[in-house]
Amino acid sequence: MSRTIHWFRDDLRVWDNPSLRAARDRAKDPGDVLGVYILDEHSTGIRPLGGAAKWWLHEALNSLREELGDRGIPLLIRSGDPQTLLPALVADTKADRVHWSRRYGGPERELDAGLKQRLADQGTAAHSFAATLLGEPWTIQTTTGGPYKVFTPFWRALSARDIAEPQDAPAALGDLSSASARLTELGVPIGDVESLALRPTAPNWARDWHEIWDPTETGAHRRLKTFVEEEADSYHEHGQYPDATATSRVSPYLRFGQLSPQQVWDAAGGITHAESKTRFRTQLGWRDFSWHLLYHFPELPTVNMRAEFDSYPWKGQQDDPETFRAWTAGRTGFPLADAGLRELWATGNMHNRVRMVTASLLVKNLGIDWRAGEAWFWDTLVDADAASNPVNWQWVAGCGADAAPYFRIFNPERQQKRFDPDFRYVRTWIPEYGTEDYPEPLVDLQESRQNALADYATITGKNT
Ligand SMILES: Cc1cc2nc3c(=O)[nH]c(=O)nc-3n(C[C@H](O)[C@H](O)[C@H](O)COP(=O)(O)OP(=O)(O)OC[C@H]3O[C@@H](n4cnc5c(N)ncnc54)[C@H](O)[C@@H]3O)c2cc1C
Repeated sequence: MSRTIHWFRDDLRVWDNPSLRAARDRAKDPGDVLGVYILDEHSTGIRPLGGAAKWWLHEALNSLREELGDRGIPLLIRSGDPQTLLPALVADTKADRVHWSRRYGGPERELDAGLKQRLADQGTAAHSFAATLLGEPWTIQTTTGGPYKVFTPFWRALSARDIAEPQDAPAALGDLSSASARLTELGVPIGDVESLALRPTAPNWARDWHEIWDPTETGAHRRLKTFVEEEADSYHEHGQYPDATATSRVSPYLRFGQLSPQQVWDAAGGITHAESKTRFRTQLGWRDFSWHLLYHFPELPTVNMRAEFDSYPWKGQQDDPETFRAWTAGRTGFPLADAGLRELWATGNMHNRVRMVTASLLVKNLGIDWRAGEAWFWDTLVDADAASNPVNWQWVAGCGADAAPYFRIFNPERQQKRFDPDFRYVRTWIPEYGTEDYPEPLVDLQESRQNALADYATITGKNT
């Protein structure tokens, strides 16, 4: 008898999941493959999910359970410490193998390595697979053998490779009831998603999100197909406009692994407009680059990548709580940024252009530490991702991986004129815009810009 447990983490899919496929390939009877998801909120260094991501996870797990069920594979749900829960589950189910898709954050890698050892000590083999990036971080190196710190050469190296073709979902392994019956015989409870208490309750700000999102694996495929067939050709032209539906909105599916980057890359092959295809695939490259950076600089979610920024005089959110609150509520008096922050609260999403503008406003004009904004995004974005979020915040703050030789400060008014010239996006999210109910700007843009440049000069000795 062989029985494999596939431990799902950030790979909540049945299609193009090499680890799950490998588990299925060695199975003969119903119950020979078991899926398990463990909600881990307490392991040292592993960041508990934010509220919006939890909402997504609830839906994604229910969808995964159905997809697996159709293939005769039960999904067990647990909450707690994987280091004790997984070995116990192996013993209870008499499994002889554990599979998982590799993770790349520092604490996650440490936990997985420890667990592999622990399982080996009890006589169970653990096998890990590549499933969440186009290229694993240690396989992409500069000519001198180190990590890349600049995107363009990183992307040149990665995109020159052959990208693996996506795999099909595993064939069904009998019916689910037979597999479930075997678990009952063993006295192993299945557990339910509801018990994880992932959905917001007080208040339930995600009440209407089903109208905006379909967080299922089928929904992921549908979104990608619609984008490629109906929207992507204008990506090169309209992708920067927050009011246009010209970007893919696949980021939360990638975040939770309901799509693999290989599937997205492969589908992008169907984009007929050459420049749109290249630009879209390049954006996908930024996701891999973020993980490459996190792998090589595991402290970057909290530590400035450029050490000279340690003495930049940012305020903490507690030093100026009213300003920070006004920013989170979309009441700064800068309409493009305010519209974005309100969209974020209402939908769990914000367009990339507006993410850059809101982040720049917070760290450069309002003078608040990037880590406060990063934490707010972490809690409110459905695609909040342990690498992309801090990497992008550091990029905007100026302390991260940015090839630009100057201190970039977005002007929110100019950005609005350029990317929302008819105020369509602004009016969608700020009904009171243009009335006296809309607040005056919190700061003078020119003065705050000069202050930021002066602060920058004190830490670097440069004037721009
Ligand atoms: C301050 C800030 C915080 C961000 N936080 C996150 C985050 O937590 N999670 C996240 O997935 N993205 C984050 N991004 C990147 C980007 O805004 C989103 O990936 C993008 O808006 C998602 O929309 P889309 O799927 O329509 O993108 P598309 O334009 O269709 O791009 C396709 C895919 O490429 C990837 N991608 C695109 N731009 C970036 C980028 N700059 N960095 C990394 N990957 C990228 C995403 O996976 C995206 O789904 C952040 C950007 C900024 C400026």
